[in-house]
Amino acid sequence: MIRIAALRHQVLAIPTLTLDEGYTAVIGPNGSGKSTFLSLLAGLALPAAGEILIDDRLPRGVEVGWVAEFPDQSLLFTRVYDEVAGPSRFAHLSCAEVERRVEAVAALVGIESLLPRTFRDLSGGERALVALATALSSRPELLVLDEFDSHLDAETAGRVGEALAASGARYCVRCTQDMETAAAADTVLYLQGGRVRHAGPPDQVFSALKETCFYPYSRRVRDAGRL
Ligand SMILES: Nc1ncnc2c1ncn2[C@@H]1O[C@H](COP(=O)(O)OP(=O)(O)OP(=O)(O)O)[C@@H](O)[C@H]1O
Repeated sequence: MIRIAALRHQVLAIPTLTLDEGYTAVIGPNGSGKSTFLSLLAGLALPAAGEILIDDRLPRGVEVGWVAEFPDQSLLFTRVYDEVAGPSRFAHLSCAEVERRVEAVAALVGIESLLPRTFRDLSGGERALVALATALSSRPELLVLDEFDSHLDAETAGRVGEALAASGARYCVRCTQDMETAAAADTVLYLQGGRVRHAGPPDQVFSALKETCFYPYSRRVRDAGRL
């Protein structure tokens, strides 16, 4: 379980919050604190006050996989294979194990054909998939995805959903502007002005957002069919 207590950082103020294992979608208006929240969870930033514990450990004591909104900005290598192999090589795994991990995550995410390519020649969606494979290669307990899906077509997004489910990560916390993706989560967190306004199962949270642009289109269609 992820436990958050008396958390304050920049715009964020979360007195208390717990998140169960599984997929949590973080949604909310621009500037509501979603990326700030994710960077604290991933241990990229330390909170000004308060605490985040992931199974009783600080974020920096947990194996975290992080995918940023713009993967180019955290790119380390030119060749896709080297980028995906990076975390395993930094962990001083054997060459054979590095190769096994690269092949396994490439197959999981469906990027085998991209491995010999140069990262800067890839499309936006392909870059996002490479970044996801790189994050998964360290076999993270917690996977944190910050709007990485904005370039993905519906079919690829569906494949990513399957890869995430099969990844073995106990927690996946994902910020998205795609409410259909959010509706597939176990838990939805709606932030506004740095505060958690709603948290719970998708049905509960979205029923509170019916009059907003955050209400999923599929639910609007479903509701209209019931009239
Ligand atoms: N280093 C910083 N110092 C002070 N304020 C910051 C800092 N970084 C971000 N902010 C502010 O905190 C607020 C929340 O930013 P954040 O990026 O977390 O929002 P977001 O919900 O992810 O937004 P978006 O949907 O636009 O990506 C914004 O008003 C932003 O300007």
